[in-house]
Amino acid sequence: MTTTTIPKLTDIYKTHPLDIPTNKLNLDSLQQLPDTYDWIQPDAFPSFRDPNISLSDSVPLIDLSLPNAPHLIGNALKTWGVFQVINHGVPISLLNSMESFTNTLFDLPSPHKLKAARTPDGVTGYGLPRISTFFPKRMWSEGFTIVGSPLEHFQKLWPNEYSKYCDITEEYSREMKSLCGRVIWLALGELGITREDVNWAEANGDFKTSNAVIQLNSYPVCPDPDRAMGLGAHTDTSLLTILYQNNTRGLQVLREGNRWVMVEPVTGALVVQVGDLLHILTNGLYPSSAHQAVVNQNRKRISIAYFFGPSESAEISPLNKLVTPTQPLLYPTVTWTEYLRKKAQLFNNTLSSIRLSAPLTGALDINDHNQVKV
Ligand SMILES: C=C1C[C@]23C[C@@]1(O)CC[C@H]2[C@@]12CCC[C@@](C)(C(=O)O1)[C@H]2[C@@H]3C(=O)O
Ligand SMILES: O=C(O)CCC(=O)C(=O)O
Ligand SMILES: [Fe+2]
Repeated sequence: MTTTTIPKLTDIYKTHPLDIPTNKLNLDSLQQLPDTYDWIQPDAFPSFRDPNISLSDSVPLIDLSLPNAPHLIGNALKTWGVFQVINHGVPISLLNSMESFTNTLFDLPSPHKLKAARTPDGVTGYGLPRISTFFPKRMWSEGFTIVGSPLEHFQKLWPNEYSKYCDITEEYSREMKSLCGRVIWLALGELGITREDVNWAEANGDFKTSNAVIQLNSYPVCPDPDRAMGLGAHTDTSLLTILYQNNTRGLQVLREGNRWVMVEPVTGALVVQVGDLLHILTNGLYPSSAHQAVVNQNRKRISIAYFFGPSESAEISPLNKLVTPTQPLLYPTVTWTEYLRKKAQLFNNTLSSIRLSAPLTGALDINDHNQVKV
């Protein structure tokens, strides 16, 4: 009998190490923008320096406690792939604790943060954004990635106080997981999908064996924000991403492939974004939205992304009910780890590289606009 080993989420980059060293990552001390940070926007995306950044459009803001919230979610995901949510049930005090702990982490002196540096072939720990290798210039940000328990890294950062930070992270993960489950079922329900249609979501649809990654992002004050980029344009690989941003603007989403729309911070709101796996699962009906994060001269910005995905063994393919004569099968079956590995090579071209046929309906496949010209 042959046994196939399913790769773990934490092993995905063993074959694709990140070859940019983290040890020079100290943006706080820079008074002038070094040439290595003078951002070149990929041809496939509109300029981020454009003063005409769309002011007329705004990302939908949905009150989850309203009876028509499911309908609003369905519409927002079809047309934008992203929305902001309020009355989501996650305690505001927990969001505040998570924000303050994230600030505490990034405020540590650089050599101290490097004690928990991510290894070149690893996923967790402190370092540059993984996508750095796909851009010719560096991004004005630093990050910390958590998969499962952060205990080992937190013990290195805070030998005496690690347990309180582990507790906050654990509670945050629990709340985010439950919100993701709630939003996914509402979103799928709007497409006529029931729990029985999604066999890998477990018998009662509670995603017991799901996986998640928490990404803490910090964008220090930048001496020349019109020339620098915090996090380059990308889509997330998750099913769903829930993002908390502090009260500082920076997140922009790509609208109709031709303009950036700022996601204005709203106190207590969370940003919900479709990831590539939900795009595949819904056969392109809910598009994963390209986004980027810009920086500013006066305020330090932080964001906390919770990437929600299936278990390592779950096979994700377009749901049968969403494959019709007018919307033929667009994608093959993938697992999250297979897809992440592909993305580590092909980045923004991953989704189009696996696509089986062109979409026939008017459904917006935003990744057509996202393709990086190579
Ligand atoms: C599971 C993951 C999603 C992510 C890559 C990663 O392996 C761990 C970090 C995630 C992150 C955070 C910053 C932006 C992003 C594109 C990146 O470079 O690392 C995402 C990745 C993703 O969604 O593909
Ligand atoms: O900082 C932000 O607003 C965006 C972060 C993000 O896109 C990510 O972590 O994937
Ligand atoms: Fe993202």
